[in-house]
Amino acid sequence: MKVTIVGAGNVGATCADAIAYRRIASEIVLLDIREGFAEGKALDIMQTQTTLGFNTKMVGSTNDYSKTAGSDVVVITSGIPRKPGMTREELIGINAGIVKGVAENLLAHSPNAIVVVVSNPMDTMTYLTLKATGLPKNRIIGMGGTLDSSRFKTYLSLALDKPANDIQGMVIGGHGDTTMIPLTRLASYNGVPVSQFLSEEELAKVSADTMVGGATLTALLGTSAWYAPGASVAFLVDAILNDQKKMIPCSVYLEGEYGQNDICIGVPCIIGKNGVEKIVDISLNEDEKAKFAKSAEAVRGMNADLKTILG
Ligand SMILES: NC(=O)C1=CN([C@@H]2O[C@H](COP(=O)(O)OP(=O)(O)OC[C@H]3O[C@@H](n4cnc5c(N)ncnc54)[C@H](O)[C@@H]3O)[C@@H](O)[C@H]2O)C=CC1
Ligand SMILES: O=C([O-])CC(=O)C(=O)O
Repeated sequence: MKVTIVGAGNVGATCADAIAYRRIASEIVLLDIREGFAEGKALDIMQTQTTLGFNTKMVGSTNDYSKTAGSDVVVITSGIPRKPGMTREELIGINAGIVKGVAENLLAHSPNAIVVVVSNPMDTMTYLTLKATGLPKNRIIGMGGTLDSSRFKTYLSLALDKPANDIQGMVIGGHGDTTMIPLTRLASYNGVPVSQFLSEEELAKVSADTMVGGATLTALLGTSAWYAPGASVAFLVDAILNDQKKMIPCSVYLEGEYGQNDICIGVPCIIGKNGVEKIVDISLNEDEKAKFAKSAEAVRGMNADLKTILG
């Protein structure tokens, strides 16, 4: 199975490394516009093969899309990341043009690929990719909920002082500092609701920390995160290529689900070899419904800006 990752920067190279090391794909192409950069990253990862014990074929490419031909999954990480004090939404002006061009080039060479969109603002970039390529909605997946949920579970594990892998939980809604919705009501510690162990105040803090999880890392690092984002992309690509039918919150095109239409936003999905195999329409309580509607309104506002930016 062949995976192409466009953007060999922090997130692109980290997810290439994770996909290679975990033997999720047999071939990985890294593509970037920076001369020689993707080739360098591919060569560096290739040189971990004998010490880490994998045989994935690694290819680097400076903007030559012919090398990406026949990919089963393509991942778009190209574009600028935010700096401390910025929101993801502020990246739209530069990233929209980059993502549109990249998506069109990718599909010209891999017409059957499933597309994973990572570049921010991710929900709007996912919507743009869907509209620009005209691909069926099951083949366009925005990655944000995997990462936000892993941060949610991490903060819950810290609050509970229990192993993160004993925690279940999901974040839905937009992938933004104010739009994501950690579902604290449904989170559990080995099946026991976390509300049995944590106070309302503690849960509110976990929720708030999760929502600004990306901003916290950006302030600490000077640019946005890459280890957890890269691992989250690898997790999603694994679910697709190995037809795992995992339930993963992803930004996908809604046609009536959760009361929304003509928008890409995070909801629980069954992910397998066809991409989005099913959208799971779980029943939300009134508070969660109101938060989801507000989140969708914000994402829809960003989508409207695309017309001005791209003409
Ligand atoms: N959805 C999510 O959960 C996450 C999204 N992100 C987003 O992912 C994007 C990438 O972040 P980083 O890897 O940290 O940035 P980075 O700056 O390290 O890497 C971006 C790469 O894209 C390349 N690039 C720019 N235009 C291109 C084009 N037209 N074709 C090919 N390559 C191109 C650049 O040369 C650069 O190497 C950002 O927009 C960031 O906000 C980052 C983390 C998580
Ligand atoms: O925070 C950012 O800008 C990058 C991102 O989406 C994340 O790490 O969640």
